[in-house]
Amino acid sequence: MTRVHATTPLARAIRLDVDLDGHPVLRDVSLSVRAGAVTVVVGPNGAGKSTLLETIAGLHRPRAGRVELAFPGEVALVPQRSAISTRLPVTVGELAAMGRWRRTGALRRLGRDDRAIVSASLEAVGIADLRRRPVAALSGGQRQRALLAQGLARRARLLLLDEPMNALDDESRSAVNAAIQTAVSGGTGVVVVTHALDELDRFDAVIRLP
Ligand SMILES: Nc1ncnc2c1ncn2[C@@H]1O[C@H](COP(=O)(O)OP(=O)(O)OP(=O)(O)O)[C@@H](O)[C@H]1O
Repeated sequence: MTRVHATTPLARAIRLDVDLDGHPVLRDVSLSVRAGAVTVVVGPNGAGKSTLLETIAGLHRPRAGRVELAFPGEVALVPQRSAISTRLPVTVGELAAMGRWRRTGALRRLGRDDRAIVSASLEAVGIADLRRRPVAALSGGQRQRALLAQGLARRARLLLLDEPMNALDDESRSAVNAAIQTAVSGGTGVVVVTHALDELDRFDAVIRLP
């Protein structure tokens, strides 16, 4: 891994205007996240928080402004659990293992290192005991953590988390905070969307969407 200086922005969103289906969603929004730092995005329902994460991840093309990534391709977007089907026909372990696909290539056979990373990711969010369970048989909070495990398994330099603690119990919330802290300690830059700043043990910057 190339070393990244702690002050290097891993990602910058610069004066973004984003429309979805012709409707203005983001106007003049800027954000930056450094390696080893947490930037939080807050704002009311419909303010465009998910759209901002998706735009940083390259899913929407801004009509104005731009996104600059220090390491394009090193982005893990963890959507809200409502973004995936509750009937997804895979186990928790398989969902997390998908986080390694970019490294394992088309055959998708996990080597020992990949398997260790997947196990560590499941353990980090406290669902290692659920790895053989179908995703369809998870509670909402378990499903949210399974998605986070997949994102952690990617070991990307930039982690984009959409309401990762939504409706989690205290213990799960602590596990997610600890997982974020571990990633940050390793130099990952994290952008977190939340409705409640007090859910987060630490953050370095806050972006408020109107
Ligand atoms: N495909 C789409 N076409 C048109 N409008 C959309 C589309 N997707 C989202 N929107 C609208 O864009 C706005 C922003 O949505 P977004 O999901 O980014 O908000 P959010 O801040 O994440 O909301 P929440 O807190 O409810 O998760 C909303 O008004 C939504 O209705």
